[in-house]
Amino acid sequence: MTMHDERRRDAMMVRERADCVCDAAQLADIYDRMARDITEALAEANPVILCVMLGGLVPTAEITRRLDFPFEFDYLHATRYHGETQGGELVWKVSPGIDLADRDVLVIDDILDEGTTLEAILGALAAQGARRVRTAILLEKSHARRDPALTVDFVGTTVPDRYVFGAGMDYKGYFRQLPAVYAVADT
Ligand SMILES: O=P(O)(O)OC[C@H]1O[C@H](OP(=O)(O)OP(=O)(O)O)[C@H](O)[C@@H]1O
Ligand SMILES: Nc1nc2[nH]cnc2c(=O)[nH]1
Repeated sequence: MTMHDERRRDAMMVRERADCVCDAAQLADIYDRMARDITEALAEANPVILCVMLGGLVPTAEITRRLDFPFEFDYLHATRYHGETQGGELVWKVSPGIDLADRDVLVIDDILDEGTTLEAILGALAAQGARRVRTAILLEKSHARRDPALTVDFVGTTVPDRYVFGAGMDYKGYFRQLPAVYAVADT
């Protein structure tokens, strides 16, 4: 069996034992509410919406298809989990291509965990001259390991302090496509 086969087999076993912590119907309600709140705040602001790849892809698609106002769209790619379940050093792969000087910006990502990724993104966007940066994060992980000063403008819901996957989030690269969110079972 190759290393890839083993990773796939491990992922399938983890999925079988995982607990659903947010089902597809709950996610749809969450996306509706986030889109309403974002519309209220940004419909007249001509914003740039930035998807944080990769995990932000699904929440960004779900939220933006519910937004019926003009905005420009771009992405950035910053990652620190590298297909594993423990965070490491943040690596910037792609910076936003649109000039952000004096723009209202909305960053959409899947999960706020230790906050390292979001802090770095906010620092980078400020350095690019964005006028105001708001943040929309589907899931906020419930624990005390991040700086309490780091707040999010639009939060979907909170999840327990367990590794989660689905709705854009991966388990070792797998299962981003699942329409619900699952937490890895204790070993
Ligand atoms: O709050 P933190 O502890 O920094 O973790 C949150 C980040 O971790 C995940 O990204 P990851 O590095 O796994 O890359 P991915 O989006 O490609 O899965 C997620 O998409 C967030 O961007
Ligand atoms: N997929 C996934 N990525 C994360 N990045 C930080 N925490 C998590 C998590 O629980 N799941």
